Amino acid sequence: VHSVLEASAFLPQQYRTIYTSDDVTSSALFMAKAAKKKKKKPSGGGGLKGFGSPVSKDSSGAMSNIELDRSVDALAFYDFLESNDAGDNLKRCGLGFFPLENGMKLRGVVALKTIKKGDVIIRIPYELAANLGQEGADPTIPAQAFLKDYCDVLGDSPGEGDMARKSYYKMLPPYRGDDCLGSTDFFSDETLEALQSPTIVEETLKRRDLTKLRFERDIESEDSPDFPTWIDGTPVTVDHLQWAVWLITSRVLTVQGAESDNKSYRLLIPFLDMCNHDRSSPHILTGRAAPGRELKVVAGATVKEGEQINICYGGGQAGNDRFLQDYGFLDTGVDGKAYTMVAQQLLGKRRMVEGVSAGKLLSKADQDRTLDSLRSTAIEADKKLLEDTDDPALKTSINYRLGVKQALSKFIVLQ
Ligand SMILES: C[S@@+](CC[C@H](N)C(=O)[O-])C[C@H]1O[C@@H](n2cnc3c(N)ncnc32)[C@H](O)[C@@H]1O
Repeated sequence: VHSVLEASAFLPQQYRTIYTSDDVTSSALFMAKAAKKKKKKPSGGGGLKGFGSPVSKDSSGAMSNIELDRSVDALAFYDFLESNDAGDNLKRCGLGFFPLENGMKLRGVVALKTIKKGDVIIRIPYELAANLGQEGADPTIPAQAFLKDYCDVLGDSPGEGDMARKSYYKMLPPYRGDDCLGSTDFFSDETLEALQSPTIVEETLKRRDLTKLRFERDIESEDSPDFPTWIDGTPVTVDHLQWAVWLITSRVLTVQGAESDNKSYRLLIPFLDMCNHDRSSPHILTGRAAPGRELKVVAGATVKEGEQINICYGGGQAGNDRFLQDYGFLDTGVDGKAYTMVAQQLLGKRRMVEGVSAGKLLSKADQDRTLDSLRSTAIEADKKLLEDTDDPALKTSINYRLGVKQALSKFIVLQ
C-alpha cells in the first residue's frame, strides 16, 4: 500500500513506518527559523554533555529556543550510546526540547552541526535495537514482549532482561505520562464519541479488548507465572499493557531482516525512535534487522545546525485517522494532507491503510454512517465548541472532526 524508497530496507507497515522521497523540502516543524546570518561558534561549556548554557549561539536566534536534554537520564543514555559503538551520533545530533504551538515542549532530535545531503545523520547498530519479533497486525504481541523486558530491566529484582538497555528504557515516555493521552486508546467514552467517527471508535474498542485478552492470557494467567511485577513491585495491570501497546504503535519500526531472510521484524531503535514526524521531511530511513548491520537516517537535504531531525511516519501514507489512533497527535502539515486523506477514504476514493478494512476501500455502509455522524454538527458550531473546551483530549477530538469536515468540503457539500 505504501510507497517506499527502493534503497530502504525498512518496510512500510502497520506500525510507525517510513518514508517516501516525494517531498524534498527541508522544513523542521517546530524549529525556530534558522537565521541567515553566519553564526559564531558556541561559547565555552556547550556540547551535549557540557554544563554551559545549552546551545545558545548568538543574537541571530538560531537554536535559542532549543534546550538540549542534559537530564541525568539523558546523560546516562548518551553514555549508553557511546559505550555501544554509537557515540559518533552525538557529534552530529542530540536530544532537545522543541516548542509546540500549544506552549508545550516536545522532545526530539536536534542537529548540532551542519550535515550535508547524503551524509548519515543517525546510525544505530542493530545490536542496540530491541527486536520484538516478527511483523504482524496485532500490536499486543510485541507490547507484551516489551513490557516483560521493561519490567525485568527497570524492576527491583531484575530477571532475564538486558540490563544494558536500562538507560534507554528510562528515556521512554513513562506510564501515565502526558504523551500517550492524545491517543484514542486513552480517550473517555465522551471524547471518543466526539470524534464523530464510528469506525475509529469501533477499532479503538477492539484494540482495548485485544489488550485485555492478551493481558488475561499471557500476563495474568497461571500459565505465565514468570511474568515480572511492575517496576515498583506491584502487579502488572492491563493499563500497563495498554501503555506498552501505545509505545509499540507510536515508536516501533518494521525493518526487513538480512537479504537471505525473508522476514521483517519490529524494532525499538534507541535514539532513532526519538525523531518526530514531519510529512515534508526529506530524510531517508534505511538499514536491516540483522547482526552487524545498522539502522540509519540519511540526510535527504542539507541539515543546518539547530534544525530538528524529523522523519515522515507511516510512509507518507497515513492520514489523521492513523495519527490519532497510533501516535496520539494530529498532523496538520503540508496543507492538511493528512485530513484530505481521511476525506478521500470517506468518499471511497482512497484505500484504508490499516484496521479491519486495510488495503480496501471503506465499505459504503461505513462511509455513510461516518458522514451522517459528521453531519450532526456544523463546522461553525465545532469551532465555537473548540473555543469553549479546555480538556486537551476533547480538543483533539473536535479538531479531528473539524479538520475532516473542512477537507470533505473540498469535495462535497457536507451539510
Ligand atoms: C517515535 S516518538 C518520537 C519521539 C518522542 N517525541 C519522544 O520524546 O520520545 C513518537 C511520538 O512523538 C510525538 N510526536 C512525534 N511527532 C510529533 C508531531 N509532529 N507533533 C506532536 N507530537 C509528535 C507523539 O507523542 C508520538 O507518539
